[in-house]
Amino acid sequence: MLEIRSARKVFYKGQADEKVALDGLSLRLATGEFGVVIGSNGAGKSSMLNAISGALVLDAGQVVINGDDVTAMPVHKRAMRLARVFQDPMRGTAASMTVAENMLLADLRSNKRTLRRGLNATRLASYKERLSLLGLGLENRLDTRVELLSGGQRQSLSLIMAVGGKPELLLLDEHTAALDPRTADIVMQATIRAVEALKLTTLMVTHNMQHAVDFGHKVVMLDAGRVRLEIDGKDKAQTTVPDLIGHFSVKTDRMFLAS
Ligand SMILES: Nc1ncnc2c1ncn2[C@@H]1O[C@H](COP(=O)(O)OP(=O)(O)OP(=O)(O)O)[C@@H](O)[C@H]1O
Repeated sequence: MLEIRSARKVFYKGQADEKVALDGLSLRLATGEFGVVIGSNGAGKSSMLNAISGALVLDAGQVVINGDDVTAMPVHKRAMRLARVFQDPMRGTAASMTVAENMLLADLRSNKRTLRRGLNATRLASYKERLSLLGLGLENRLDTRVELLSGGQRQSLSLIMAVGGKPELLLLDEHTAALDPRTADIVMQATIRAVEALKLTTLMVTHNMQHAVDFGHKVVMLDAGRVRLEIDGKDKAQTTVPDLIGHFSVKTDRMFLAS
């Protein structure tokens, strides 16, 4: 469960270029729920994810994960509880190492430091099983160097590595934005398979309105640092891409210059 309570963050406070990034933002995600966050450039999506991960210190408000107030918890401690996949497929994996070696790295990075290092048969079997969740055949390419994988396979590997430690919360930070449309769809399908199999509580930021319509239990639209709209249940099932686009506020050239 994730709760963001009245989060506020102002950059350059009191200066001419003051920017209110989060303006009393509140959001709740139940355990196992998949929320999709949309919003225009500058709406506060990255600031919100950074506040959840601890990379951004809030001026006011709280972040609560499974009942624990983590607002004052440093990034490295929070990292034990949550996983984040970024936009860049190159960021989450080591190119010159094999798929299996990358999985091992992720294993050792999470909470299994006391276990014996090395790729033993038990580990390899478990990696095969986890990779098969993606439905991309990566379980048969354990010895392939990651630099030989496609961007989509690599991003999907990042995802499965990130969720290996059974995080309480998965943050997807525009994780399909750098991929071509077909690959982005493949990665989204792989994401859904992994999220459902592992029953992960997930918050995904995207600019892809089709993905916002097709995936997740609810859509949350941010605007000027707060939640402007939440659509879930039957309403979400009936929402179309034009509906979502219609909720974006029209920015004039003057507003663009000021933002
Ligand atoms: N480190 C920073 N220093 C100064 N201003 C910042 C900083 N980070 C964000 N902002 C400002 O806070 C506001 C929210 O930015 P944020 O990056 O959270 O929006 P976003 O919704 O993620 O946008 P995008 O879709 O373009 O990534 C913007 O006005 C931005 O310029």
